[in-house]
Amino acid sequence: MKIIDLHCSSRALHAGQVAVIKHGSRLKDCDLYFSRKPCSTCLKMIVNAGVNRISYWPADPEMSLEQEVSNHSNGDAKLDAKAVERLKSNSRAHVCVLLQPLACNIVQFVEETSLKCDFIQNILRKYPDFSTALFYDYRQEKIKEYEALFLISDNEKHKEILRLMGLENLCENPYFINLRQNMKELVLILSTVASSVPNCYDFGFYLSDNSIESDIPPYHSISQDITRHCIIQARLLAYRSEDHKIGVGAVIWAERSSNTTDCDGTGSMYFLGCGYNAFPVGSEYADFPNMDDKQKDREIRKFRYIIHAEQNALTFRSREIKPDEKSMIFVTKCPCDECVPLIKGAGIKQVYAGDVDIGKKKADISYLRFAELKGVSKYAWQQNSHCAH
Ligand SMILES: O=c1ccn([C@H]2C[C@H](O)[C@@H](COP(=O)(O)OP(=O)(O)OP(=O)(O)O)O2)c(=O)[nH]1
Repeated sequence: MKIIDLHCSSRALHAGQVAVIKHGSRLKDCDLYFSRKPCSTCLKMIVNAGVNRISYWPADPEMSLEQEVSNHSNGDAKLDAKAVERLKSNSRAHVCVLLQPLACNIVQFVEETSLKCDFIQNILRKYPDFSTALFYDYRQEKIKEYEALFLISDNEKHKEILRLMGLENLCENPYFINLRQNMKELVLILSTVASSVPNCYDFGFYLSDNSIESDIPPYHSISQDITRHCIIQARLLAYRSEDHKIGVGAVIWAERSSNTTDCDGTGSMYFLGCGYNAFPVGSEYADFPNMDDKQKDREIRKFRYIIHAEQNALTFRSREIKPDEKSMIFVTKCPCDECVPLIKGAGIKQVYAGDVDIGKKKADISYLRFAELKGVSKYAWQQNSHCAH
């Protein structure tokens, strides 16, 4: 599977329409993921383009339907819900699917690994009193924020909306309970991952000591909010890793030169590619060793086989890296000595990364070159020096 793009709605267009404008009939056989059930305007074009599957979060149209249910109105949202069902039922079976259940124990795994990730570890190094309790407090705020955005609080209202959407089979138990449980767990996962790059103690992505922003064309750093957003994307991707010990995610974005406008809601930023650490494409379970450097025999260690997150992101990128544009890679871990020359050679202008491993030399992998890397601006997760005390 290759992720070819990420879009969001703009003032004038829905995300589905942006996808059609950008990719046209190349959408044929693609899988599309939506943060809401697409409306009929989008769905008719997407189905017509021949997509393989549309997966969606069953909420946003329900939120607009929620208002209509409360007002007992018979408005456009209801009409649209019916049209969507009709488009769906006249298309190939399973073209539209609800979010799928999560893997067993994933919530606990995400919680544990989020606490261990570079970003939380860096805060802990600086503030040993930043305890697990503070992480959970922060997460609680995120849960509230995301629940308000993504969930319908009242069970009965949710059922009524599902019926209006033609999904009455989901109103009966155990389906209804399962659906709500899945939605809640996904919100929990999203909140947990977002809390692993928290907006607190003035921590953010700031230029590393020897990196000079102005030694490279007029490229400035992007806002802390957008950086955090992209790093969260990379952290989510890391959960697809095939390395049992550590998942690493990398996402590459670029910024169009200032005078060009675009229809995508991502504004001047556009997606170039993404990846995570995994064995070569097509490998089967146990084709390659998965041992780390604690194993004595170097021959049976994973390091010579695993393709790093940055390497996959560069290999499977969907667009060229333009030398005159600001291209940025967001990585959940410090780029290692194998990846540093690749990032520079590919013409990436900025790196946003964790740096817990910086300067380390491990048995089979080392992290010495990142500190020496010149001509690329490096932004590491640290406390804003103006606020440090
Ligand atoms: O720039 C990088 C560096 C590493 N990795 C991946 C490759 C491999 O799957 C894992 C290696 O991580 P690490 O160096 O932390 O080794 P470990 O054996 O997993 O952990 P440790 O030696 O810290 O116990 O991270 C990347 O994707 N990109």
